[in-house]
Amino acid sequence: MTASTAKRKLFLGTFVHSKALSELEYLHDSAIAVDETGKIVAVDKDCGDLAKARETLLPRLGWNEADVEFVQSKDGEFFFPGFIDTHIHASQYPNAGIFGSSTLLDWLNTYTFPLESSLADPVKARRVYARVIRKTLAHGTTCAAYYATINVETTNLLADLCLTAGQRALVGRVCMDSALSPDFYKDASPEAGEEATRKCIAYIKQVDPNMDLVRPIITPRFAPACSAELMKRLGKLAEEENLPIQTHISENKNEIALVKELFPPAVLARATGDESLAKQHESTYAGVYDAFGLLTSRTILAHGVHLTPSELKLIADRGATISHCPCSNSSLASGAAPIRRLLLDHGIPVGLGTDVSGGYSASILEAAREAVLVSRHVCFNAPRDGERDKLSVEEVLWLATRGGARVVGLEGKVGAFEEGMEWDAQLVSLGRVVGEEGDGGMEDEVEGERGNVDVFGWESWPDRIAKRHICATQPNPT
Ligand SMILES: Nc1nc2[nH]cnc2c(=O)[nH]1
Ligand SMILES: [Zn+2]
Repeated sequence: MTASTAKRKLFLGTFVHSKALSELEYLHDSAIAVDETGKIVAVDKDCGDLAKARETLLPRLGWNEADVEFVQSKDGEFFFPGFIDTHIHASQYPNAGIFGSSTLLDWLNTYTFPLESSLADPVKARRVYARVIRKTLAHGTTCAAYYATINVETTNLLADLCLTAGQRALVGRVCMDSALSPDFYKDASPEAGEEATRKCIAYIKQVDPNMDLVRPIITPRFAPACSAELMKRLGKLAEEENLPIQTHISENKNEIALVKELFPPAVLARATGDESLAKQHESTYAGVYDAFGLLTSRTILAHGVHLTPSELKLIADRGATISHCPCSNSSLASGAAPIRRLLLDHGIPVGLGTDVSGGYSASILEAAREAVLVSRHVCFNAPRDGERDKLSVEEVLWLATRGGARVVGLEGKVGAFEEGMEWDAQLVSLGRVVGEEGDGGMEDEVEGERGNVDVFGWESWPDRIAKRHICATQPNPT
């Protein structure tokens, strides 16, 4: 949808969004006006009679009724900010749910690298990427931080498909060149990895010059897959281009041991030319990224399950963020990340990620549910201050929207309904099954236009929201 053809819009009915970490705001009989550029220009709360809202709001805005499109939520429906998936491998979508009894390092070799390598085929890549975009939109994800593969052509195709579908996206060409990467799937050298990444950056800048919808993201896969030289080059490139960075950190205990072994202080000192920094970082996982300029306020670190206190301090000092991927952490038996501690004790920004296909579902709502459950396990395993580690429903919905917006660098732009923000929303329909997975029904309902995902079945969402909503709009539900 371009600004020149877009109409002004008045959304009417029920809106739900996060006001603060632990507080959802329910706006009934309300109106939100969106201008032709997609910006929210007025939020009229509890205006009572919606006909009256139309009559008073339009003159106040100086809008002519004939130029305005009206969209009203029906009984059992409400508008909710679009979900933000802060970590998803678009290229791994065909493997969702396939992990057997493996854990991270053997899972990568057995299932993941062969699949990603096969997406050098543009026909297959188009099929996979089109499906993952359609599915995530159907799940209400209006913004995603995607990993593609090492292939330049099909990474650019993913960016094209996001643009066409109207899904906001950060698109990363995966970089990996170390001896631990298989010969059939790796960058030939650090120079080649950097060069290929530059090609993807240039392409995305060409197709979306203002990076309004799609932007490149520097993507060193994770430290064990990258040489020191490649990470150093990518850190410099991210700084030079002022681009976001995504990688994995501290997901699995064997992986952490491997990082210690691969990057002892002497190696870090040689690579950075800074002996005291290398010593100071003691070869911690976060320290390795920091040494190569990859730990910044624009960095998204997936997982962070087993971070040490000194790493948490370093991450907080750098303003880097964490993508919490609870489905993946359970599926690959990685562990349970203490999210409330990261947020409240360390002030680290956190969002939710599906981590398809480490995670079996492309739904952020499912990730939100799993985040609630995993936080209970954090409590069982290390009880402290009673229930302090338990995430609430309100909190996980905040992580899915406002928290995610901060992680992907879009704070104040998307994630809530406030004047000045962009209208980036889903219309949730409770108790009405529009289509079942696999029959194409639900996917078919959601065609492309960002900020106006039509129907998304939240019928099985915990009763609290459903009941409150239905009680307020249907005083005598039958
Ligand atoms: N979950 C997950 N962890 C990783 N660490 C490095 N690569 C990956 C990946 O593809 N998925
Ligand atoms: Zn991942």
